[in-house]
Amino acid sequence: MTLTLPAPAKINLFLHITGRRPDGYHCLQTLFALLDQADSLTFEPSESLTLRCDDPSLPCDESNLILKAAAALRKHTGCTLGARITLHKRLPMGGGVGGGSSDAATTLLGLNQLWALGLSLDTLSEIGLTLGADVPVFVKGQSAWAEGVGEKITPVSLPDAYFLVVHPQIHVSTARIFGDRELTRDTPISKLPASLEAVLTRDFHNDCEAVAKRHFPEIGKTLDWLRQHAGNSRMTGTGACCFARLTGSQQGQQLLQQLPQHWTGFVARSRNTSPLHEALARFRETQNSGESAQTD
Ligand SMILES: C[C@@](CO)(OP(=O)(O)O)[C@H](O)COP(=O)(O)OP(=O)(O)OC[C@H]1O[C@@H](n2ccc(N)nc2=O)[C@H](O)[C@@H]1O
Ligand SMILES: Nc1ncnc2c1ncn2[C@@H]1O[C@H](COP(=O)(O)OP(=O)(O)O)[C@@H](O)[C@H]1O
Repeated sequence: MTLTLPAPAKINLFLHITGRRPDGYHCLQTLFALLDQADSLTFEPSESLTLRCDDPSLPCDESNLILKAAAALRKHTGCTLGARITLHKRLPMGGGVGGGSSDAATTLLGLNQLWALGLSLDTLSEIGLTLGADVPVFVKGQSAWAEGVGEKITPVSLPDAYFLVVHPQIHVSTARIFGDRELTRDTPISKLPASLEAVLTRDFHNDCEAVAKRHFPEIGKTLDWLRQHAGNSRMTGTGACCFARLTGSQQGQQLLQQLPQHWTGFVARSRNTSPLHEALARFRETQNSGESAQTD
């Protein structure tokens, strides 16, 4: 059995920091939009647990979130099965689009299927939270309003929208931004915004933007470029990627042509349900119809 599953990107449509917990972690309010742009992971049965990746800059050792997720799953269940995992890396790393966290979530769901563990999404989400604050939203698989450190998740239904996501080729460490003394940590608690249009107004913002721009002036240039060319712009997560809402995919393709050469970008559509969950449902349907064909 070979299982190929996507690990989609997210953008934080806004990100407010409302406080700090005694353990140093920050309390957030954020709106996660899942996107149709994704890494791809393949899982095959094997005696040992191995990872290969087509991007040589990403270590495939125990520091990789995919192997961390597999190890956490083995520890939780006592399972000793192996898997040959192959990662096709497409999402920018350290870019605020959650690629590493999404890879971890896809590994939890993929191995839960491959190893027939039968764990619920709630349990996989709890295991995921030990790997990173962003993992639960990818495990749950819905665009969502999130609070706490990102683990209090309420699914939302966002209107169909296209975004241009630009990566100014900078790698931002989440810990570095959260560790900055000048970070605003007292944004008042907000209610869930009424519409996507409201989210992109000044009432909602990304508290990490000012600090990220100071550490990396290129992020400020990216935000300015998007504002000039698309009329709106915001940073996702702790950066470095910035995005703009588009009128449609065609506008995005035109803007990609004009993008300064040292930046990369992609056009993506927001998805209320994760492409991971859709792919897994299709896989299970195929398995079930194969089994019923065998018993007929
Ligand atoms: C800020 C967000 C918003 O989506 O995005 P990214 O830019 O990283 O994608 C996330 O909550 C990030 O989640 P994640 O990337 O999983 O972070 P983690 O690995 O859990 O934490 C990395 C480090 O950031 C700090 N951290 C993280 C999350 C949080 N709510 N408060 C924190 O103070 C901690 O210092 C932690 O050691
Ligand atoms: N499978 C993985 N994919 C991407 N990054 C990973 C992975 N495993 C570990 N990492 C580490 O996690 C860091 C942050 O990853 P990523 O999720 O891409 O960024 P962000 O949290 O900014 O969205 C990377 O720079 C890398 O050092």
